[in-house]
Amino acid sequence: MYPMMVDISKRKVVVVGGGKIATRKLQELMRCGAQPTIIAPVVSPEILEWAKNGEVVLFKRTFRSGDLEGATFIFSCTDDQATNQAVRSEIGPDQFLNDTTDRTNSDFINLATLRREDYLLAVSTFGNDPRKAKRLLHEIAEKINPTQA
Ligand SMILES: C[C@@]1(CC(=O)O)c2cc3[nH]c(cc4nc(cc5[nH]c(cc(n2)[C@H]1CCC(=O)O)[C@@](C)(CC(=O)O)[C@@H]5CCC(=O)O)C(CC(=O)O)=C4CCC(=O)O)c(CCC(=O)O)c3CC(=O)O
Ligand SMILES: NC(=O)C1=CN([C@@H]2O[C@H](COP(=O)(O)OP(=O)(O)OC[C@H]3O[C@@H](n4cnc5c(N)ncnc54)[C@H](O)[C@@H]3O)[C@@H](O)[C@H]2O)C=CC1
Repeated sequence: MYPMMVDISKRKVVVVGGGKIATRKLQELMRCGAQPTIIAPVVSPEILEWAKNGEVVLFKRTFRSGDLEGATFIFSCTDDQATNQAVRSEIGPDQFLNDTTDRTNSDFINLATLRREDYLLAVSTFGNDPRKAKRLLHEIAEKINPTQA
């Protein structure tokens, strides 16, 4: 896996699913300048609010073939394995999938991150242990700045 910082602001980002994990991914995506499209029949109150404010585009229905057209980055965050597989099968050669339920199904995975004004800390366990990644991150932050961590 190759780590990088990516400008997602000019790319189409599609998030399939609208629950807890989708909401967490969306928070970070929006902070990084994305205007994501969300496809899910049931969504969190946060997503509803963002849709009302025009910060995201919401299709309140199940995933359909064709939904990934024009997207560069796709986050599959449903609790339904069949849907996550259907999303995988629609991914074209120029598209990148993060299947949040199965890293072996993913083209990229996220790192545990902590943002400061002038730097960003990030830790990966190569997908093996997300909780350990979060723990290591906070241990590092504590060493750098014990009052802020
Ligand atoms: C591969 C990866 C793909 C990706 O999501 O990109 C992935 C995958 C999976 N996570 C699972 C579980 C949990 N993940 C978290 C938390 C985080 N997970 C994150 C990243 C990643 N998670 C990527 C690899 C990162 C690395 O390399 O270390 C963080 C760091 C960043 C982020 O999510 O963006 C974020 C920190 C949040 C923060 O900072 O607050 C928690 C805790 C919590 O939710 O608080 C739990 C519950 C643990 C429990 O309950 O034991 C499961 C099992 C699902 C199941 O079977 O139920 C899978 C599936 C699998 O392992 O295949
Ligand atoms: N990557 C990560 O960090 C983590 C991943 N997970 C996994 O992520 C998955 C989602 O978890 P939560 O967000 O907590 O679930 P949730 O139950 O809160 O949300 C599930 C969402 O999927 C949507 N959905 C179901 N079928 C759909 C379809 N056909 N088309 C479009 N949307 C559909 C639902 O409407 C709902 O919005 C679970 O499989 C869980 O095991 C869990 C913890 C951490």
